[in-house]
Amino acid sequence: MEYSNKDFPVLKNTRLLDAAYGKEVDKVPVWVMRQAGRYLPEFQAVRAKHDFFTVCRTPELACEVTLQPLRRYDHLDASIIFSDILVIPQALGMTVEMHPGQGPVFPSPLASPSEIDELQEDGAVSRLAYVGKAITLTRHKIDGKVPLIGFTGAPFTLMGYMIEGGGSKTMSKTKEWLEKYPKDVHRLLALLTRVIIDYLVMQVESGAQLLQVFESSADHLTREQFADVSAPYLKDIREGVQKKLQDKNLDQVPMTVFAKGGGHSLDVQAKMGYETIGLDWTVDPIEARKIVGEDITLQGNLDPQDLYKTPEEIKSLTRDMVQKFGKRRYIANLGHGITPQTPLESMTAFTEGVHEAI
Ligand SMILES: Cc1c2[nH]c(c1CCC(=O)O)Cc1[nH]c(c(CCC(=O)O)c1C)Cc1[nH]c(c(CCC(=O)O)c1C)Cc1[nH]c(c(C)c1CCC(=O)O)C2
Repeated sequence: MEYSNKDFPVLKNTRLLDAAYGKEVDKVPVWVMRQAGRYLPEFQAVRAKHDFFTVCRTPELACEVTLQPLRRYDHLDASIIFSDILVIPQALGMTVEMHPGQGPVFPSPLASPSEIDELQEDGAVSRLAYVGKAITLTRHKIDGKVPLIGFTGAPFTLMGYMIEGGGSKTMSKTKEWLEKYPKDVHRLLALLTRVIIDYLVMQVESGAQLLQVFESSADHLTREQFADVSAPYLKDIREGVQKKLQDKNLDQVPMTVFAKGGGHSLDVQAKMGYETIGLDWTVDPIEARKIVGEDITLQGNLDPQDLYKTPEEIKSLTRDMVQKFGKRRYIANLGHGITPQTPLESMTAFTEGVHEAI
């Protein structure tokens, strides 16, 4: 299949995009969430010199860390631009810091619904221009070796961080908002959706070849809550991006939704218009395929903890996984991000294991 290479080096490895569109592939494509991350010594070296968000905001540094896993691992079939989902709250005027060992911290989270009015929606996407610059630079530097994935956090996940002020085991404040202020919750989710759509379109204009939407906090939601505060906005994002790309005469790109813990709503996810649905490791590949049907690509879903096993065990688990998903409409990945202590050779075993399977 031909993909748009306008203004960029020609894409040589089309496995990821082929799989996303349901075309035949010679080998199952593989990439890993957080593949540019702390398990890599070369990433740690960059982080020792630069603050996390400085890396995100400096196109040369973001490009460098995006390319690091590709240099080390020959079997990777995709790259994902180095950034974070929390750059959106920053662009809306909130302060977000990355505290080593603790994760993201908002010194002043949203304390009440009236503070929604203080968010600076106007100009938010232009304040994210640095992400576009990083994407364009990286797309050139990759030189068509593999496609470049762009991404965003989904509205509910971003709202959760903005209310909790960081990661939360319970999401107690967010859940209080859902009960006490349903109208304001939907107002905020709609605001985030508008920004996300324009942000993703900007990423495509800049050179992103596939887009992934991370609904990482879906594990806090019941099926009913998912249908209320997540699914409608995820669907609006898919439709909004498609429409705006069309209006701007830009080529369409495939999109992936990854709702961690959203395995209870795969039937709902299958109706949202995404080419690919990402699965965490709690979902059985065969059951998932039955629910979503034949016309959607599945992505996932090895437990990141399995990468602490021996290379032989990793290869065997990977082979089992690939056999369950099958070669058609499948992109191999972990069921969530790779963790910081993962041995370097585990990535070799996993990515090689995928290409050797079937
Ligand atoms: C929830 C979320 C965040 N960020 C992201 C999500 C969604 C995916 C998921 O569910 O994991 C997305 C993200 N964050 C990062 C990427 C880069 C691209 C990639 O290689 O996948 C991506 C796609 C870099 C990062 N984002 C972060 C790091 C580590 C921080 C560091 O380098 O000090 C990296 C490489 C920090 C981060 N950023 C965030 C958290 C909760 C943390 C701390 C947790 C942790 O430490 O792993 C918010």
